[in-house]
Amino acid sequence: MSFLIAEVIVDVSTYHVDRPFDYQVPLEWVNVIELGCRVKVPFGPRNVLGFIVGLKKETDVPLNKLKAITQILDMEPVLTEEMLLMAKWLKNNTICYEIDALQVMLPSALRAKYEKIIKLQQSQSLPEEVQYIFGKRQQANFKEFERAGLLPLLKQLVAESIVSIENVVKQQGNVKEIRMVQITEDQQLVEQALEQSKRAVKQRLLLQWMCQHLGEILSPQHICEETGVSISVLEAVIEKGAAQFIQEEVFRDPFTKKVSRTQALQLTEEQRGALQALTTAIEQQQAQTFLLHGVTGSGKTEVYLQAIQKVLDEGKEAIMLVPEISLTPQMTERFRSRFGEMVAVMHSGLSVGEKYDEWRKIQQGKVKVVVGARSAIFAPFTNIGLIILDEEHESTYKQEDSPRYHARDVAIWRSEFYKCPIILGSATPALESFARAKKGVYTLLSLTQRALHQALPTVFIADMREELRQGNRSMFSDSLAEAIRIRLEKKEQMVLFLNRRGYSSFVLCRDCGTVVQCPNCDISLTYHRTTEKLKCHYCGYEESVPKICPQCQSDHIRYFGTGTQKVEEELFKLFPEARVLRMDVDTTKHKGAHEEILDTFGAGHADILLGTQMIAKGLDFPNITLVGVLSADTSLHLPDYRAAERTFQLLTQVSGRAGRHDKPGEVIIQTYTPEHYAIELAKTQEYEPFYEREMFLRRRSSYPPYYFVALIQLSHEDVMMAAEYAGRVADWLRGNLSNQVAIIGPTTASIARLQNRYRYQCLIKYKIEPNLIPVLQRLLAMYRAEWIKQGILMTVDLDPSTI
Ligand SMILES: Nc1ncnc2c1ncn2[C@@H]1O[C@H](COP(=O)(O)OP(=O)(O)OP(=O)(O)O)[C@@H](O)[C@H]1O
Ligand SMILES: [Zn+2]
Ligand SMILES: [Zn+2]
Repeated sequence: MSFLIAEVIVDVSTYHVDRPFDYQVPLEWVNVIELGCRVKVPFGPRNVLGFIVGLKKETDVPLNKLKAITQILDMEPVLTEEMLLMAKWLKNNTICYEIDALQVMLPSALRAKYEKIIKLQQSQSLPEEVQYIFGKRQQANFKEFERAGLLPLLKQLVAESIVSIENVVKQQGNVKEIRMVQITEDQQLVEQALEQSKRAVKQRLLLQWMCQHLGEILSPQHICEETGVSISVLEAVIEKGAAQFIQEEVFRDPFTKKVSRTQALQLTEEQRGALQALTTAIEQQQAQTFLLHGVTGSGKTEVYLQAIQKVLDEGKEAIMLVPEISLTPQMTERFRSRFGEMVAVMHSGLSVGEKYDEWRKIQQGKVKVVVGARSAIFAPFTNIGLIILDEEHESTYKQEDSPRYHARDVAIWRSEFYKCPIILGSATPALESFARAKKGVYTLLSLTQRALHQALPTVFIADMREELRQGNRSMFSDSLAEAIRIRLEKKEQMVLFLNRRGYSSFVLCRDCGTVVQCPNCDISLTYHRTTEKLKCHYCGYEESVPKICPQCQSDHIRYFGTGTQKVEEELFKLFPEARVLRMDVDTTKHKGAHEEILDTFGAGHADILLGTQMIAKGLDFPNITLVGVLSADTSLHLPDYRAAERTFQLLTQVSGRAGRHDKPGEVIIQTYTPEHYAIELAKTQEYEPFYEREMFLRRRSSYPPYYFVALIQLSHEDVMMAAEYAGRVADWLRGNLSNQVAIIGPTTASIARLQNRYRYQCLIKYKIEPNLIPVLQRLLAMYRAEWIKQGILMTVDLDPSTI
C-alpha cells in the first residue's frame, strides 16, 4: 500500500529538536496538498499549525505511530519553494527554530491563533450557573468562563466529563469581502423576469436597465442610485433570476490620500553614472551589491526610482526597504506618485488586515513594487529584479528577536537566488559596508554633490560648557537662540532635534544623588510630564513621582533631563510668537499622525518642527534653513562600540535636512564635548575622514568590521543560577572553540536585571571559526533539552547591534 507522507514543521518552538515530523496525508487531499501549504496536525495532546516542507512516499515512522494531517488550511501554498529554502538558510545562519523562520515571512494574519473551546458533552447534567454561557450553543469560548470567574467549576465539569476542552487553531486575519450584484449574461433570463413582472413598474424599469448591463458586476448601492429603485426592488428581481448576489474580495486601502503623478527628472552627471552601472547589472542579471554613497540631498531617491523603472520595463519586481517607514510618509508618496497602483506598502503602522491585503496584492502579482520596513524583505515576489535598502546603516534593519536576521543579509541571499542587483544607499554607510566596498566586495557608487549643486549647510558647534561659564543656564546657546530669532523674522522654517537615544528624563535627589529606579529592572525610571508618573520603558512598571527621596527623605528631589515637552515650553517663553509642531512618541500615537504633522509643516503652518529621532531622516522641505541639535552627546556615552558611529550618522543625517533647495542652510550643534572626533568630523560632514578614524580605533580594540562578534545572553530569576550557567557557557565555549577565538565573560549584561531576571553574557570575538555554528547549535540543544527546565533563558545573536 502506498501512502503520501508529508514532512511538517510544527508551530512548537520549545521542543528541543528542530526538525520536520512525518504525517500521513489523507487520501482525499493527496492531489490537493503542496509544499508550502499550512496544515493543522496533532502534536502531543493538541492540534497545532504546521507547514509542509516535504512530500514523500515512505517514512521510518511505524504505521501505528503515524498520525494524519487534520486539516489543510491553504489550497494555494502561502510559502514558495524559495521561501522554504530561505528558511533553512535563516535557521542555520541566525541559529533559530525553522518555525520562527517560516513565520517571519508571513503576515501575522496567516500565523496561528490558538483558542480553547469548551464543548458540551452532557447537556442535561450542566449546572444552572453556567447554562447562560452556552445558551443554545453546543460550545463556548474558554475566555467566557475565565471572565465569569468560573475556572474552578470548569475544571470540575471537565473531570466529570460534562464538558471537554479542545484547542483549536485559527487564522488571525480574514479576507475582506463585500456583497456585489452580478447581472446575468443571459438576455433570456432577463426577458423571462420581465414576463413575470408585467405590473411591477419599478421592477420592469430595473430589468430594462439590466438588459444594457448584461454580465456586469456592480455594487447594490450603485445599481439603486443609477436606476432610482429601492433595494427591495433589486432583491425581487434577483429572486426572479435576472441577477445574483456574490461575495467579492476587496483590499483594504491603507492610503489616506491621493497623490498626483510625477515624471522622471533629468539626472545629474553623477546620478546618470550611477544609474548606468545599475542598469547594466539589471540587464545582465548580476547578483551584485552596490553601495550608493551619496551626500544628503544628492538625489539617491531619484536614482532608486529610475532604477526601479528599468526593472519594471524588464517585467520584474522591486523591493524598496526604508527604515521605520510609517515615519516617512513623504517617501511612500514619492513612490506612489511615480508608480501609482503598482505599489504596495508594508509597515508597522498598518492594521493586521491591511498588512494581509498588501501581502496578497504582492502574492497575486497585482503590484510590482513594495515599499516597506524590515520585514518587507520577505515580500512574496517570484521574479525580483532589484532590492534597495535606503539608509542602509540603520539599526532597525536588524531584528532583535528570533529570527535575529539582518535585512541586508536576507537581501543578499535573495539577490543570489534571483540573480539581481542590490543597492545599499546612505550618506553615512555602516562601517562594515564601506569597508566591503573598499575591498571590492561591494561596488561603490558615489554622489558627491547635492542634486542641484546646492552647498551642504554650514555647521557651527556650540560649546555648552562655555555657555554655562558665561552664565547661560537655558537649553539654548546664544547662537542657536539668535539663529532662531532670525528665521522667525525671515519666515523661514527650522528643525530642532533632541537626541534622546539612550537618554531620558529621570528623577534625582539633589542631596544624596539617588536616582529613582525600577523595582524590577536595574534601570532608572523615566519621568512623564503629562501624567506626572514615573515609568519603566522596559517592563511597563509605573509609579507616581515621589515628593520626598525614598533614600534620605530629602524634599530636594526633582526630575532632570530634557524632554520635547520641556523644550516646547522653553521655546514658548523665549519666542511666544513661534508656531511649534512637536513630533515624538506622544504626539504620534494615533494612526496617520506623522503624516498630519508633516503636512502641516510642509504647508507652512508652523515655523519650528521639534522632534526626536523620527525627524532626523528623509524629510525634504524647501523652506528649512536651520537645523538645531540640542544635545549632540547624549548618544555618545552609551556602553556600545558603535556609539561614535551612531552619533556621527545621526548628526550628518539631521544636518542634511537644511538648505536642500535654493536657500542656504545652517546647522548649530550644541554639545558638552566639542573635542570628540564624532562631533568635530560631523562639522565638515565628510564621511571618509570619520571612516578612517573609526576604523583605526576598531582595529586597535579588535571590534567589527575587523572581527566578528557573537553574543550569548542568559538570564534567571536567581542571581546564583544565572551566574552559574553563564560560567558553564563560557567553559563550554572555551572547551569547544579554537584558541583563535576570544571569549569575553561571563560578565553581567549592561542592564544587569530586567523584569526581575538577572542577566549575564558572554561575547565571542573571532575572525574565522568554521566550528562556531555547530558548536553554538550544540550549546542550544543542551539549553533546550535541559537548562530551560531550570528556568534559564538563553539567546544567541550572531550579529548583535549593541553589546
Ligand atoms: N536630477 C535632479 N534634478 C532636479 N532635482 C532633483 C534631481 N534629483 C533629485 N532632485 C531633488 O533634490 C532633492 C533631494 O533629493 P533626494 O531626497 O532624492 O536626496 P537623497 O540623497 O535621497 O537625500 P537624503 O539622503 O538626504 O534623504 C529632492 O527634492 C529631489 O526632488
Ligand atoms: Zn536623597
Ligand atoms: Zn522595569
